[in-house]
Amino acid sequence: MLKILSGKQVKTLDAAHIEFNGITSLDLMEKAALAFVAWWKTIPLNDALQIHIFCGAGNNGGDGFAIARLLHQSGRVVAVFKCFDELAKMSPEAFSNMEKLPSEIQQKVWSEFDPDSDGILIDAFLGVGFSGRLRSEAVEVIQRINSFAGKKVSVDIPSGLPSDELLDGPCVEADYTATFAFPKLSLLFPEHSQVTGEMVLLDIGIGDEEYSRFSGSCFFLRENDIAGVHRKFHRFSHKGDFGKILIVAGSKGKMGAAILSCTAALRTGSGLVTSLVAEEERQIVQISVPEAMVTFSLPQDLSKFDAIAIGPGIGVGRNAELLATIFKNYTNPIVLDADAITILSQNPELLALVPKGSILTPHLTEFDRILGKTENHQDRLAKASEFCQKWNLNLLIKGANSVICLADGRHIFNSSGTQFMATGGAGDVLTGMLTSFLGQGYSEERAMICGVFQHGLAGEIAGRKKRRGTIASDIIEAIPDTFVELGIS
Ligand SMILES: NC(=O)C1=CN([C@@H]2O[C@H](COP(=O)(O)OP(=O)(O)OC[C@H]3O[C@@H](n4cnc5c(N)ncnc54)[C@H](O)[C@@H]3O)[C@@H](O)[C@H]2O)[C@@H](O)CC1
Ligand SMILES: Nc1ncnc2c1ncn2[C@@H]1O[C@H](COP(=O)(O)OP(=O)(O)O)[C@@H](O)[C@H]1O
Ligand SMILES: [K+]
Repeated sequence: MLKILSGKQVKTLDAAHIEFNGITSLDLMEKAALAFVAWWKTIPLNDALQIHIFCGAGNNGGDGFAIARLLHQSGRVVAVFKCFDELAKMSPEAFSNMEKLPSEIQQKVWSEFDPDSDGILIDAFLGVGFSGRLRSEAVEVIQRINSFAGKKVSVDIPSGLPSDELLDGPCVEADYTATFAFPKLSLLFPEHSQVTGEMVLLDIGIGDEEYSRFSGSCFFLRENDIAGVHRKFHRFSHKGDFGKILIVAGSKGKMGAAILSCTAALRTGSGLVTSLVAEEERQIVQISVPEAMVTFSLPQDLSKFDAIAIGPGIGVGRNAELLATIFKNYTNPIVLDADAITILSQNPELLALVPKGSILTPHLTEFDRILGKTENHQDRLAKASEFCQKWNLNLLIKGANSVICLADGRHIFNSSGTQFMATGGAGDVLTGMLTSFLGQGYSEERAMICGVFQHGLAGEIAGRKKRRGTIASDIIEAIPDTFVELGIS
């Protein structure tokens, strides 16, 4: 899995990669610029002929000069705006790439830029080398960039955004950020969505193994991480191998939650799914999900279930007792979602009873309910580590780039998903998927890795056709396609 390094570690990573591969830092910068231009050709902005590139004096600016040359070579009209006054301040690589600019490319000073121009702006002013508070001229450069009405694309990171910290000052407000090698931590914070725009990760040939010598507890989960984590089943596998699970979900007026979780679990591969619901609500489950069995009281022997989920749509009324009974009679990890999380926050004495290794899946409001009010993602992640270690539990903080927080302190950021999943019931689907993988014999970590990634991928597949019209049932429909896309039988 790709490790997320700090901004300060980038120089050492680059230097080690350069030495190991016998290349120069200019070669690496060229790879970065080539990756950027290859991606550029795939986006809608590609048609724009007039491109304004703001270049700083460091290597981020160096990328900008190289990108200018490559875009010019592919027929675009490019103008470069220099954001520094002295050549002496330039990094050798930036200087070298500036020298390579063909004479047809106009070179101007940033203050000559007319924000009413047509076209697209590329922000290669400041990258991960930015630190401290912005100097006053840098603030003016950023203001000028932001006064441009057209689309803005940031190279590596929006200029002014610190790589690992919260934004605390002016920053380029990008429509796209194309980041190199690994996503900088701050690009994954929801409070920065206004400045990062769409994020894309560009490969510049640094292998995952090259990160292993760096310390760090944050990781980025990508498609190629998934296949190796899955269990293999064989032609004699029977439904018992695929797990028997119990889903405690739904209540009067919220039976959809039970239906969505159970169907998602079946579509994820569960062998046998039992749904615990009130007797008067049985028909809707039996008609909507005939493959699921229904029970009306908590079975005496819970150990016959390979996994249990509790929470979606159960209501917070009288269920604290039910939670306590399950916790006392079941030793395997449980998936706790939605109302179960709220009940835990109202009855904190129950926390000590939750089976070790259980998975709590709060969205941001539920997170604050159970862990206390948080101001931002940095604060949230720190609190999550403390909570998971203290109780030996796992948290899945849901949202864009959902974060798997493990009891050993690791944080794994998901890369799949789309805003089209911001629709009622999408979380119930995830609960069903996580429980299904646990029931199929996956460890909590593996169940979360496969569950969260494939849930996001299913959302992407559904969203490709249905865009903002995507509903939770469409995500369920797409779960089998995720096995096909990932080559998993
Ligand atoms: N060979 C390499 O090292 C590679 C570097 N890459 C690029 O290089 C970037 C990092 O380059 P650098 O380390 O040179 O750093 P940057 O170019 O990100 O930043 C250094 C520049 O920022 C200015 N700066 C720093 N703090 C400031 C402040 N508070 N106010 C105003 N200006 C400030 C410095 O004066 C300097 O001009 C990455 O973000 C990436 O874009 C990529 O080309 C990949 C390869
Ligand atoms: N903008 C987004 N990008 C990616 N995933 C998203 C986005 N919005 C929501 N999701 C995903 O959809 C699910 C929503 O869950 P939740 O908030 O519990 O919804 P509900 O309670 O309606 O089921 C989560 O898994 C979340 O990660
Ligand atoms: K930048």
